[in-house]
Amino acid sequence: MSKTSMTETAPGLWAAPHASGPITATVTVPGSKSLTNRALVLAALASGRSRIGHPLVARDTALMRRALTGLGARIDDDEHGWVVTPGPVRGDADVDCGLAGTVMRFVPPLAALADGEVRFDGDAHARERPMGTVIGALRGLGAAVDDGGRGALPFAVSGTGAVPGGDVTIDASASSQFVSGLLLSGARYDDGVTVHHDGKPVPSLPHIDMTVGMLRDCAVEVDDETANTWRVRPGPVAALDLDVEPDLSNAAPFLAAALITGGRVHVPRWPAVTTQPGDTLRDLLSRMGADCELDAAGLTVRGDGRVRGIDADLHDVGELTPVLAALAAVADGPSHLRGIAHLRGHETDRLAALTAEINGLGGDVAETDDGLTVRPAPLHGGVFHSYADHRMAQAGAVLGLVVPGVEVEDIATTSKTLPDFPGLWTRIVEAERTA
Ligand SMILES: O=C(O)C1=C[C@@H](OP(=O)(O)O)[C@@H](O)[C@H](O)C1
Ligand SMILES: C=C(OP(=O)(O)O)C(=O)O
Repeated sequence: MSKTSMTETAPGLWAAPHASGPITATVTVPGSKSLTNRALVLAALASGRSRIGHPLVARDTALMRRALTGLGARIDDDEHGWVVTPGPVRGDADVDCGLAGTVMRFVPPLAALADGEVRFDGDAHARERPMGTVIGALRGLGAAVDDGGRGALPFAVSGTGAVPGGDVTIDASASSQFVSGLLLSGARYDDGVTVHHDGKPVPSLPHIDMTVGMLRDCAVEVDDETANTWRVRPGPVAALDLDVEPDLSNAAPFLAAALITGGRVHVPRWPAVTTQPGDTLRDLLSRMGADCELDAAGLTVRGDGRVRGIDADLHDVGELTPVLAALAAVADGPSHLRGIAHLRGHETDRLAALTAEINGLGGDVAETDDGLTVRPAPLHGGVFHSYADHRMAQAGAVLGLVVPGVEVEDIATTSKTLPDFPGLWTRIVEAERTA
């Protein structure tokens, strides 16, 4: 029996496949979560019918789809993806945010346009994610929000069919999604929206650039000339016709597999120009010892089995941290991952979770004020907990390639942004065995 289909593993534990040699694979990475969910929101607000090709079909986008359908949009499947027919934003709806930051931060500003109450809730972990800034901002822009004083899920937004909009000052240091959410719906507010950030630097700024770029593609006028200020003029949102790029951040574990096993992984359709922060992987993995080659067919990453330690500011690309920390744990020198204090408010407190889980396998990770110091140490097998976090589960899978006996708890949590990650992962490791 192959290791990947072991039955002796305890319930809820997944025996991470161990690579006995270099992994060589071509991996078709599904569509970007961030692009898909922005496209859905814009399409629901647009003045005509939109087409979204190659969308991500995973939990976060299913939740977005259901939320927008409940609020009045119609979303049909076609041969290549989805066709979205917008409708007036409808109230008296319930939105399940699951654990999706994009749903909990992007949909409330849209729901403020509804003609009635929209109630939001989500997973247990979702209730711990920062939301007070969104709630405060919506109130500042003229919408009524009842959060029972919690500043977190669950809460209800009560719309009257219109939002005055205007200027609002927020502290977006905990999440760029606070800004993106307001900008995405702002053109439909009476006075548009001007968001000023006042606080420590905003993380994941490339994700705000992605929002601005997509708004402009929908003919919305956005002024982002002044640092920490974004102005969206009121006006119609033009329909989109978009082919979603592969999710470059979700390519991380597969590319890491090439580096860590001294193999070669090719990801087709890697865009030559993109707003996705995951493109930074080419630089980051190169600095960790990979050879990265981008051509018209896609990205090919090769490793020689040796992983170098890295000193990197990941403030702009925090979502890459779990997989990079896993690589750092088996590197040939120490790593410093900085600028990522905001990861404490992601799906889980990722700094604490990575420290606990890598150290649980014998690693030497220490939390700093704004990141992690990872020193290489001999690792042994054991249970790697996921904390309902898809990228924690991916990090455990990466370590399992080179550390025998790693069992990832709740591998199914990867379905948040990647359908059938275990199947895809097992196939690339099995292919290595039969090669
Ligand atoms: O807007 C987006 O699509 C995202 C923004 C980032 O959030 P934070 O700014 O909260 O890090 C990123 O980590 C998340 O995975 C997706
Ligand atoms: C932070 C993440 O997700 P979310 O969109 O739920 O914030 C992530 O995917 O790493």
